[in-house]
Amino acid sequence: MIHAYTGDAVRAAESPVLRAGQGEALMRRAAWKLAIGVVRELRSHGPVAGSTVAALVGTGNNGGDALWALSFLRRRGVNAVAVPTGDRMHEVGLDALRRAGGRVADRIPDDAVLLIDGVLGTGARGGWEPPPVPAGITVVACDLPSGVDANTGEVAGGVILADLTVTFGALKTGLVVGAGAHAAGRVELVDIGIEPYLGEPDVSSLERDDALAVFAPPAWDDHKYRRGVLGVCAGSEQYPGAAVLVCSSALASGLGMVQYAGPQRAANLVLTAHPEVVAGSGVEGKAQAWVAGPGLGSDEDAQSRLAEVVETCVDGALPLVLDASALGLVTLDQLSRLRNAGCEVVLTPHQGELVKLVDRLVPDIADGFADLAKADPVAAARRAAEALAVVVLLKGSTTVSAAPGGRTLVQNEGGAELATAGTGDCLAGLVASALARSSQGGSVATPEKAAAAAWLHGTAGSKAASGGPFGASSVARAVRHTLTAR
Ligand SMILES: NC(=O)C1=CN([C@@H]2O[C@H](COP(=O)(O)OP(=O)(O)OC[C@H]3O[C@@H](n4cnc5c(N)ncnc54)[C@H](O)[C@@H]3O)[C@@H](O)[C@H]2O)[C@@H](O)CC1
Repeated sequence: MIHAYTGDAVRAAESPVLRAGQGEALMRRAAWKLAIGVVRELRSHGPVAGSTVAALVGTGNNGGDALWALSFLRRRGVNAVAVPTGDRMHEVGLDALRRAGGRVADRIPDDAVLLIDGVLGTGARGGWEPPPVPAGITVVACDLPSGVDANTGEVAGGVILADLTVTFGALKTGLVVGAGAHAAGRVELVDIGIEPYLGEPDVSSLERDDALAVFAPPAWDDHKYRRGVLGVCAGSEQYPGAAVLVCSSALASGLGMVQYAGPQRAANLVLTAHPEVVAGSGVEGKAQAWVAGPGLGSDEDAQSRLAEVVETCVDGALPLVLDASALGLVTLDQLSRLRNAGCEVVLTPHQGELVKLVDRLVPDIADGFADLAKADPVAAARRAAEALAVVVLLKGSTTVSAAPGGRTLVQNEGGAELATAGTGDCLAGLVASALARSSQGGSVATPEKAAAAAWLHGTAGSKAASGGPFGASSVARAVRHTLTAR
């Protein structure tokens, strides 16, 4: 499990060290680790001594780190050049650079092979426009890429895209969410001694082993009911394919049984693809969790199918995933009945669906919510989870799993190749599978189960993409290969 903290929290953790008069020592420690990262990058491309490294140097301590790092690099024979972006630079850092034999220039030298981005760090406020950066130059960001909001990952103006970000003391939330995560490139976290002062993380991310534990192989004495039985209420006469995709991904994730409830045409397609599915028009059966929504449509039939699943879950206190069409149909009354019955409920909207859902069900928080969802998906998912008192898995370039009370996980596996019709259906099947598998007394919390499904979906997507462009059926297939490569 990886943990990240807001920029504000990291600054707060720094203050006891600053109060103890250790500010310069902290900066030198950070800069030394930054210089080591730069040397490693230089070595991977060519010689260190004799190469030219420039740093864009801002007016604050981020610039101070960059100046100290240049001074250390100068001592390794690097031609170290500071390029100020404001009207002043960190004095002690500048003095260190000058004493080491580095220089100041008003532009990035033509022979620079690497650029340190030391303009803005956790003290950045609001949007910013970067100066031109030479094409093809390796960029190492100091603490975080300039232009990224350390608290949210929002890029409100321009940004300098980094190949590597060397970040100090703790991962910042802005490095693991959205545009910030994209801008950061590879992220290296270095210890500078403020860790004891960090409180609870802002967000966490599951790593491979955490996610695979949720989709663990069967125990030697498991039988099909103990491995999990999932009920699927998806697909319609108009959109039958969604039913196949949900069932495919759920089966590929290793359940004991998948039960399908839906119209004949969709059931026939499901059975043709997967004869092992138990298909019928009703919801009676042994399902231990349900997923409802993909390809359901919005007519009366869809409403009554959803209502039937909700009642089944309420009666049996079963977990329920609501996706796609179900997000436009579910009522506040249904959600509250599910909660009162003790059901685990996960909603899986993308940004547009979440905005509509909030507009429809919790108009009190709808004002400005669309802008919030765009700028700060973590805050938007949290607010919706709190207001609806269910887990919200907000899908996007970063997928956010937020629980009422604030527990939040973010997953960045997979890329834009997953933005293709039907992948959401696969994800819904995986989330529901995670709930069905562990409904037999597993100790993993609901937001972690949803995040594990997002990990599996994203990782399978990357695997599928390695063979070229693909449709959602390939994701379902790649789920199996992701799980076999344990
Ligand atoms: N938090 C920590 O534990 C440590 C922090 N250090 C460094 O200190 C940084 C934070 O330093 P600061 O607090 O000085 O903040 P920054 O250096 O991030 O930025 C502050 C400066 O940038 C200007 N500025 C802010 N927003 C701007 C915008 N949108 N456009 C143009 N200028 C803008 C401010 O006027 C101020 O001069 C961290 O990111 C890190 O690099 C390290 O030295 C070591 C330890």
